[in-house]
Amino acid sequence: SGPFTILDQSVFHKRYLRKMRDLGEGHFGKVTLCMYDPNNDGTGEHVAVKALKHDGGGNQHECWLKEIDILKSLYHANIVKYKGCCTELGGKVVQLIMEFLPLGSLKEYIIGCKIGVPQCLLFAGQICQGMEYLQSKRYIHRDLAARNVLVENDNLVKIGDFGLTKHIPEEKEYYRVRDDGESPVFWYAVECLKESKFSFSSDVWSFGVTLYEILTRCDPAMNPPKKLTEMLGHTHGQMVVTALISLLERRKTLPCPKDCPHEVYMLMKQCWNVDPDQRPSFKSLIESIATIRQSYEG
Ligand SMILES: COc1ccc(-c2cccc3nc(Nc4ccc(N5CCN(C)CC5)cc4)nn23)cc1
Repeated sequence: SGPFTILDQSVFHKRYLRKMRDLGEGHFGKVTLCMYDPNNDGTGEHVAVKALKHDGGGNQHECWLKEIDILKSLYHANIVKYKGCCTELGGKVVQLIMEFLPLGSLKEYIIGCKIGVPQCLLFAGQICQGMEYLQSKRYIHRDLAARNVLVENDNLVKIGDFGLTKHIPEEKEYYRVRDDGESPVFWYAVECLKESKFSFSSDVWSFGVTLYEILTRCDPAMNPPKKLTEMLGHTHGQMVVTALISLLERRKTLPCPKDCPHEVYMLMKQCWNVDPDQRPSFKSLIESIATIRQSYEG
């Protein structure tokens, strides 16, 4: 590159991308820890690289390119940073390059270390800030859960996966999807289960389940699928969704976690209101959580 070549920081060359280890798999994507090491001396930077798992044809490729465009357009302290792309075969294969968050998913982090209620509420508030920003751009996440939140450090979390994120056009209130493979039904609002109707309010429902995960410290014995399946009794297969709908409509929800302040459980219950319009906004959740946290810190 000559003296006048504008160095485009968002172009990553495959030859300098060194695979270190797998970080996890999403719906159609696989994320790997790589070192981007153009000097080839091990002094490069760690990056998280997401690629399409298997291009199963269909509209997967354009969905993948759409996911990349969405993350590229987001700039917020509580959303994982887009760094660039690595293209191969003339753009046929595109890999998404993101900042690497060393402490991994909130789910793993919380199981590992017993954090107190104030830190739980700090993380919950940050997730709401990221979601409020996402909604300001008219995106619905559709897969908000502790597994998709990443930890930068003891005081900072970011939303880290946008595999199911969709844009809601101005004139529309919700997004209707054909049911795709493994849907996270135990994080889904009742209208998502009944009519596949996703909206800003259904993301609030999923936040309520994520808040429950945080306050249970992601204890496997208390996790939403396990707890809700227990409440369903001995229902199996497709009947699960039908039974889950009637459970949620009878306002049978996840129980209050141990040492969870009553007012925090009340917030979860509001997020799980059967009527989407009765659920709080992320804006009001940010204020409520901050108030509770301040009362906790005295
Ligand atoms: C659904 O799976 C993922 C996996 C990684 C990511 C992702 C995206 C964008 C940035 C980013 N940084 C990290 N960091 C990270 C660090 C450690 C681990 N480990 C997972 C396996 N554990 C045994 C050790 C920690 C996972 C992810 N993950 N990550 C998103 C979704």
